[in-house]
Amino acid sequence: MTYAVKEMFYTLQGEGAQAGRASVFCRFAGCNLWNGREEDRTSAVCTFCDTDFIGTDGEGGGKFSTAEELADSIASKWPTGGAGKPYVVCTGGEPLLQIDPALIDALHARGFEIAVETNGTQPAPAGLDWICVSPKADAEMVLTHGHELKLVFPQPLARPERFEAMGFQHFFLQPMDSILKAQHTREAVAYCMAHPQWRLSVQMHKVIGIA
Ligand SMILES: C[S@@+](CC[C@H](N)C(=O)[O-])C[C@H]1O[C@@H](n2cnc3c(N)ncnc32)[C@H](O)[C@@H]1O
Ligand SMILES: Nc1nc2[nH]cc(C(=O)O)c2c(=O)[nH]1
Ligand code: SF4
Ligand SMILES: [Mg+2]
Repeated sequence: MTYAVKEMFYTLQGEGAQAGRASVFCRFAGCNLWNGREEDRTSAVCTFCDTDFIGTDGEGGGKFSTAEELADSIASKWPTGGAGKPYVVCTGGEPLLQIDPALIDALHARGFEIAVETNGTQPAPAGLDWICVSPKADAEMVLTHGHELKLVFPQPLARPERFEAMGFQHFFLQPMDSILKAQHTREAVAYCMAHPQWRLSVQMHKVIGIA
Protein backbone atom coordinates (compact mmCIF):
# COMPACT_ATOMS: atom_id res chain seq x y z
CA MET A 1 0.00 0.00 0.00
CA THR A 2 1.33 3.43 -0.94
CA TYR A 3 0.19 6.34 1.21
CA ALA A 4 -0.15 9.85 -0.23
CA VAL A 5 0.38 12.54 2.41
CA LYS A 6 -0.17 16.22 1.72
CA GLU A 7 1.66 17.48 4.80
CA MET A 8 2.82 16.45 8.25
CA PHE A 9 3.49 18.79 11.16
CA TYR A 10 3.62 19.01 14.95
CA THR A 11 1.13 21.36 16.59
CA LEU A 12 -1.73 21.46 19.09
CA GLN A 13 -5.07 19.88 18.25
CA GLY A 14 -7.28 22.92 17.74
CA GLU A 15 -10.73 21.36 17.69
CA GLY A 16 -13.11 19.24 19.74
CA ALA A 17 -12.64 17.43 23.03
CA GLN A 18 -8.87 17.00 22.58
CA ALA A 19 -8.26 20.69 21.83
CA GLY A 20 -4.99 21.90 23.29
CA ARG A 21 -3.26 18.51 23.09
CA ALA A 22 0.14 18.24 21.43
CA SER A 23 -0.28 16.24 18.25
CA VAL A 24 1.46 15.19 15.10
CA PHE A 25 -0.89 15.97 12.22
CA CYS A 26 -0.75 13.67 9.22
CA ARG A 27 -2.86 15.14 6.43
CA PHE A 28 -3.65 12.51 3.82
CA ALA A 29 -4.12 13.69 0.24
CA GLY A 30 -7.47 13.39 -1.52
CA CYS A 31 -11.13 13.29 -0.51
CA ASN A 32 -14.22 11.50 -1.77
CA LEU A 33 -16.50 14.55 -1.29
CA TRP A 34 -14.52 17.18 -3.23
CA ASN A 35 -11.62 16.98 -5.67
CA GLY A 36 -10.04 20.02 -4.00
CA ARG A 37 -10.18 22.27 -7.07
CA GLU A 38 -11.73 25.69 -6.42
CA GLU A 39 -13.50 25.65 -9.80
CA ASP A 40 -15.35 22.50 -8.73
CA ARG A 41 -16.23 23.58 -5.17
CA THR A 42 -19.83 24.64 -5.79
CA SER A 43 -20.69 21.36 -7.52
CA ALA A 44 -19.01 19.21 -4.85
CA VAL A 45 -20.83 17.19 -2.17
CA CYS A 46 -18.88 19.09 0.52
CA THR A 47 -18.69 22.78 -0.40
CA PHE A 48 -17.24 24.54 2.67
CA CYS A 49 -13.86 22.85 3.11
CA ASP A 50 -11.16 25.06 4.64
CA THR A 51 -8.23 22.85 3.60
CA ASP A 52 -5.81 22.30 0.71
CA PHE A 53 -5.39 18.53 0.47
CA ILE A 54 -4.30 18.16 -3.16
CA GLY A 55 -1.01 16.43 -3.88
CA THR A 56 1.95 15.61 -1.67
CA ASP A 57 3.90 18.85 -1.89
CA GLY A 58 3.35 20.29 1.60
CA GLU A 59 5.76 20.45 4.53
CA GLY A 60 6.58 16.85 5.52
CA GLY A 61 4.38 15.50 2.71
CA GLY A 62 5.24 12.81 0.20
CA LYS A 63 4.48 9.33 -0.97
CA PHE A 64 5.28 6.59 1.50
CA SER A 65 5.57 3.10 0.09
CA THR A 66 5.15 1.18 3.36
CA ALA A 67 3.34 1.59 6.68
CA GLU A 68 6.69 1.36 8.47
CA GLU A 69 8.11 4.28 6.47
CA LEU A 70 5.09 6.48 7.15
CA ALA A 71 5.01 5.58 10.85
CA ASP A 72 8.74 6.36 11.14
CA SER A 73 8.18 9.76 9.60
CA ILE A 74 5.28 10.50 11.97
CA ALA A 75 7.32 9.34 14.97
CA SER A 76 10.21 11.59 13.93
CA LYS A 77 7.97 14.64 14.53
CA TRP A 78 7.28 13.72 18.15
CA PRO A 79 9.65 15.38 20.65
CA THR A 80 12.09 13.08 22.43
CA GLY A 81 12.45 12.78 26.15
CA GLY A 82 9.15 14.08 27.53
CA ALA A 83 6.36 12.28 29.30
CA GLY A 84 2.93 12.23 27.65
CA LYS A 85 1.60 9.69 25.23
CA PRO A 86 2.54 10.28 21.59
CA TYR A 87 -0.57 11.36 19.70
CA VAL A 88 -1.18 11.47 15.97
CA VAL A 89 -4.20 13.08 14.32
CA CYS A 90 -4.85 11.56 10.92
CA THR A 91 -6.82 13.99 8.80
CA GLY A 92 -7.01 15.12 5.23
CA GLY A 93 -8.64 15.08 2.86
CA GLU A 94 -10.33 11.92 3.98
CA PRO A 95 -7.98 9.73 6.02
CA LEU A 96 -10.17 6.63 6.03
CA LEU A 97 -9.57 6.25 2.28
CA GLN A 98 -5.96 5.32 3.13
CA ILE A 99 -5.57 4.18 6.74
CA ASP A 100 -5.25 0.39 6.94
CA PRO A 101 -4.45 -2.19 9.65
CA ALA A 102 -0.74 -2.19 8.75
CA LEU A 103 -0.47 1.55 9.48
CA ILE A 104 -2.46 1.23 12.72
CA ASP A 105 -0.15 -1.57 13.89
CA ALA A 106 2.99 0.36 12.89
CA LEU A 107 1.87 3.48 14.82
CA HIS A 108 0.85 1.48 17.90
CA ALA A 109 4.24 -0.27 17.79
CA ARG A 110 5.83 3.18 18.08
CA GLY A 111 3.70 4.02 21.13
CA PHE A 112 1.16 6.30 19.42
CA GLU A 113 -2.46 6.88 20.26
CA ILE A 114 -4.21 7.28 16.91
CA ALA A 115 -6.96 9.83 16.28
CA VAL A 116 -8.84 10.37 13.02
CA GLU A 117 -10.88 13.25 11.68
CA THR A 118 -13.35 11.73 9.22
CA ASN A 119 -16.40 12.71 7.22
CA GLY A 120 -18.09 9.47 8.31
CA THR A 121 -18.70 8.06 4.84
CA GLN A 122 -16.23 5.18 5.19
CA PRO A 123 -16.17 2.33 7.68
CA ALA A 124 -13.42 2.62 10.29
CA PRO A 125 -10.78 -0.09 10.61
CA ALA A 126 -10.37 -1.65 14.07
CA GLY A 127 -7.89 -0.20 16.52
CA LEU A 128 -8.34 3.55 16.16
CA ASP A 129 -8.13 5.23 19.57
CA TRP A 130 -10.16 8.39 18.87
CA ILE A 131 -12.74 8.81 16.12
CA CYS A 132 -14.11 12.25 15.32
CA VAL A 133 -16.93 12.14 12.78
CA SER A 134 -17.90 15.38 11.05
CA PRO A 135 -20.97 14.65 8.92
CA LYS A 136 -21.73 16.48 5.71
CA ALA A 137 -25.35 17.25 4.73
CA ASP A 138 -25.27 15.65 1.31
CA ALA A 139 -23.17 12.59 2.09
CA GLU A 140 -24.41 9.29 3.49
CA MET A 141 -23.04 8.67 6.97
CA VAL A 142 -22.00 5.08 7.68
CA LEU A 143 -20.00 5.75 10.85
CA THR A 144 -22.73 6.50 13.39
CA HIS A 145 -20.72 5.94 16.55
CA GLY A 146 -17.38 7.09 17.81
CA HIS A 147 -15.78 9.33 20.40
CA GLU A 148 -16.97 12.69 19.14
CA LEU A 149 -19.37 14.04 16.60
CA LYS A 150 -18.31 17.49 15.40
CA LEU A 151 -20.92 19.12 13.20
CA VAL A 152 -19.88 22.14 11.16
CA PHE A 153 -22.70 24.59 11.77
CA PRO A 154 -24.99 25.69 10.29
CA GLN A 155 -25.77 23.20 7.55
CA PRO A 156 -29.48 23.72 6.77
CA LEU A 157 -29.85 20.13 5.53
CA ALA A 158 -27.99 18.62 8.49
CA ARG A 159 -29.61 19.94 11.64
CA PRO A 160 -28.09 18.83 14.97
CA GLU A 161 -31.32 16.98 15.86
CA ARG A 162 -30.51 14.37 13.23
CA PHE A 163 -27.43 13.28 15.17
CA GLU A 164 -28.31 13.74 18.84
CA ALA A 165 -29.29 10.11 19.50
CA MET A 166 -26.23 8.60 17.83
CA GLY A 167 -23.58 6.76 19.82
CA PHE A 168 -20.96 9.42 20.49
CA GLN A 169 -19.39 10.47 23.78
CA HIS A 170 -19.18 14.16 22.84
CA PHE A 171 -21.31 16.38 20.61
CA PHE A 172 -19.78 19.59 19.21
CA LEU A 173 -20.96 22.37 16.95
CA GLN A 174 -18.10 24.02 15.07
CA PRO A 175 -19.00 27.35 13.45
CA MET A 176 -18.50 27.21 9.70
CA ASP A 177 -15.48 29.32 8.73
CA SER A 178 -16.49 31.58 5.85
CA ILE A 179 -17.17 35.24 5.34
CA LEU A 180 -20.09 34.70 7.74
CA LYS A 181 -18.03 33.10 10.53
CA ALA A 182 -19.05 35.67 13.17
CA GLN A 183 -22.72 35.07 12.47
CA HIS A 184 -22.23 31.29 12.43
CA THR A 185 -20.49 31.55 15.78
CA ARG A 186 -23.38 33.51 17.31
CA GLU A 187 -25.86 30.95 15.98
CA ALA A 188 -23.80 28.05 17.34
CA VAL A 189 -23.55 29.71 20.76
CA ALA A 190 -27.33 30.19 20.84
CA TYR A 191 -27.92 26.57 19.83
CA CYS A 192 -25.58 25.20 22.51
CA MET A 193 -27.20 27.37 25.17
CA ALA A 194 -30.65 26.11 24.18
CA HIS A 195 -29.50 22.46 23.79
CA PRO A 196 -26.89 21.67 26.46
CA GLN A 197 -26.07 18.27 24.97
CA TRP A 198 -24.01 20.26 22.47
CA ARG A 199 -20.76 22.11 23.15
CA LEU A 200 -19.01 24.75 21.11
CA SER A 201 -15.80 23.89 19.25
CA VAL A 202 -13.91 27.03 18.33
CA GLN A 203 -11.06 26.36 15.90
CA MET A 204 -8.43 27.40 18.44
CA HIS A 205 -5.48 27.15 16.04
CA LYS A 206 -7.01 29.84 13.82
CA VAL A 207 -7.63 32.13 16.80
CA ILE A 208 -4.02 31.92 18.00
CA GLY A 209 -2.43 31.68 14.55
CA ILE A 210 -0.75 28.29 14.60
CA ALA A 211 -1.02 25.49 12.05
C1 LIG B 1 -10.61 19.39 6.54
S1 LIG B 1 -11.54 18.18 7.39
C2 LIG B 1 -10.61 16.68 7.05
C3 LIG B 1 -11.18 15.43 7.68
C4 LIG B 1 -12.46 14.88 7.05
N1 LIG B 1 -12.46 14.94 5.63
C5 LIG B 1 -13.68 15.59 7.61
O1 LIG B 1 -14.33 16.31 6.86
O2 LIG B 1 -13.94 15.40 8.80
C6 LIG B 1 -11.14 18.50 9.13
C7 LIG B 1 -12.22 19.15 9.95
O3 LIG B 1 -12.42 20.48 9.52
C8 LIG B 1 -13.79 20.73 9.46
N2 LIG B 1 -14.02 21.84 8.54
C9 LIG B 1 -13.81 21.85 7.20
N3 LIG B 1 -14.11 23.03 6.66
C10 LIG B 1 -14.51 23.82 7.69
C11 LIG B 1 -14.97 25.17 7.76
N4 LIG B 1 -15.07 25.93 6.69
N5 LIG B 1 -15.31 25.65 8.97
C12 LIG B 1 -15.21 24.87 10.09
N6 LIG B 1 -14.78 23.59 10.08
C13 LIG B 1 -14.45 23.08 8.89
C14 LIG B 1 -14.34 19.40 8.98
O4 LIG B 1 -15.75 19.28 9.13
C15 LIG B 1 -13.58 18.45 9.84
O5 LIG B 1 -14.15 18.36 11.12
N1 LIG C 1 -4.23 22.78 14.91
C1 LIG C 1 -5.09 22.16 14.10
N2 LIG C 1 -6.08 21.43 14.64
C2 LIG C 1 -6.91 20.77 13.79
N3 LIG C 1 -7.92 19.94 14.12
C3 LIG C 1 -8.43 19.42 12.98
C4 LIG C 1 -7.75 19.94 11.90
C5 LIG C 1 -7.93 19.44 10.52
O1 LIG C 1 -7.61 20.13 9.55
O2 LIG C 1 -8.38 18.29 10.40
C6 LIG C 1 -6.78 20.82 12.40
C7 LIG C 1 -5.75 21.65 11.84
O3 LIG C 1 -5.59 21.82 10.62
N4 LIG C 1 -4.92 22.27 12.74
S1 SF4 D 1 -15.07 15.96 3.60
FE1 SF4 D 1 -13.46 16.93 4.83
S2 SF4 D 1 -11.63 17.07 3.52
FE2 SF4 D 1 -13.36 16.48 2.22
S3 SF4 D 1 -13.98 18.40 1.35
FE3 SF4 D 1 -15.25 18.11 3.18
S4 SF4 D 1 -14.16 19.06 4.92
FE4 SF4 D 1 -12.74 18.91 3.17
MG1 LIG E 1 -7.78 22.23 9.50
